[in-house]
Amino acid sequence: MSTASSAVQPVAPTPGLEMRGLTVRHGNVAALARVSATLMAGEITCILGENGSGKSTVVAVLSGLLRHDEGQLLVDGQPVRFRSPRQARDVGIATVWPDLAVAPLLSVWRNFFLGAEPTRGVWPLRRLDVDGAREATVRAMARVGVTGLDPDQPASALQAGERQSLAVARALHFGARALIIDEPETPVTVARQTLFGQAILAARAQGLAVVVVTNNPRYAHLIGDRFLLLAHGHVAGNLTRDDVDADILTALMAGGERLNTLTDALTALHPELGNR
Ligand SMILES: Nc1ncnc2c1ncn2[C@@H]1O[C@H](COP(=O)(O)OP(=O)(O)OP(=O)(O)O)[C@@H](O)[C@H]1O
Repeated sequence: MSTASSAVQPVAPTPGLEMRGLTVRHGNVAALARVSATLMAGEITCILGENGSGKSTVVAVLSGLLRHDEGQLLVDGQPVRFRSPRQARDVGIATVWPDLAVAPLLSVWRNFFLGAEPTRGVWPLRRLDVDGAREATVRAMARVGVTGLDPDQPASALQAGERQSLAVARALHFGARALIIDEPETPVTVARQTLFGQAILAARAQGLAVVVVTNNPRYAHLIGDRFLLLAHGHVAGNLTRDDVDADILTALMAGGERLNTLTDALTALHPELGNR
């Protein structure tokens, strides 16, 4: 029998997704201008910035809704340029939108498997494995912290936080490598944020590259490992948890407008700064 130590070695984070000089234009407006950042597997990267700073554009590119004009997006080192959300999903990028829709009249397990239901037996006797689907749903939801769930209840009975947890549980079950979360701008209840936070931490623990777009620096500091600050489509800061405490992060966010004005004034005087 092997005597090798069974101690679990810490796994060094690997780059899950990488943006290299990513630029997206809408006519003359550069929604993103040469944005470079690595979104590590097994880490939570929070993207923060004022309204109009480019956060949604990053989400749109990563989730295949929008194609970048210049630069590269790399998934596990391979350049990709998605033509559709399906292509992003096919390489394992799952997105959780703030206004996440579920089919309210269908059961929770039906919503979990929607279009990908497990079957048993062989054709022509193949049929839906309802028990297996129910069990898998309950197991997957427990993995993200939702316990005591009745998989037969209609999805409309789920709380808002549980719906988002369902989306994260699905992503984990179907083998996503990256999870992109666009947080609602409107304040949510602590209970809802706690539930969703649990799901996000479960995804990190499973080694996914997790990206959270939020406008709440305190929440970001609570859950995040890295903080990508955007201002006017540029990277205004790329910090780790060791670099900043929650107060500094909040001050940086609050100073975002001032930073924007300063950036504009300085780049007007010194255009070469715009290339940084
Ligand atoms: N379809 C579009 N056509 C023209 N300009 C656009 C379009 N979408 C976004 N923009 C511009 O691109 C810039 C970045 O927008 P984006 O929505 O990514 O910012 P954001 O940080 O997500 O803002 P918010 O927090 O308000 O959602 C803004 O100046 C915005 O006005």
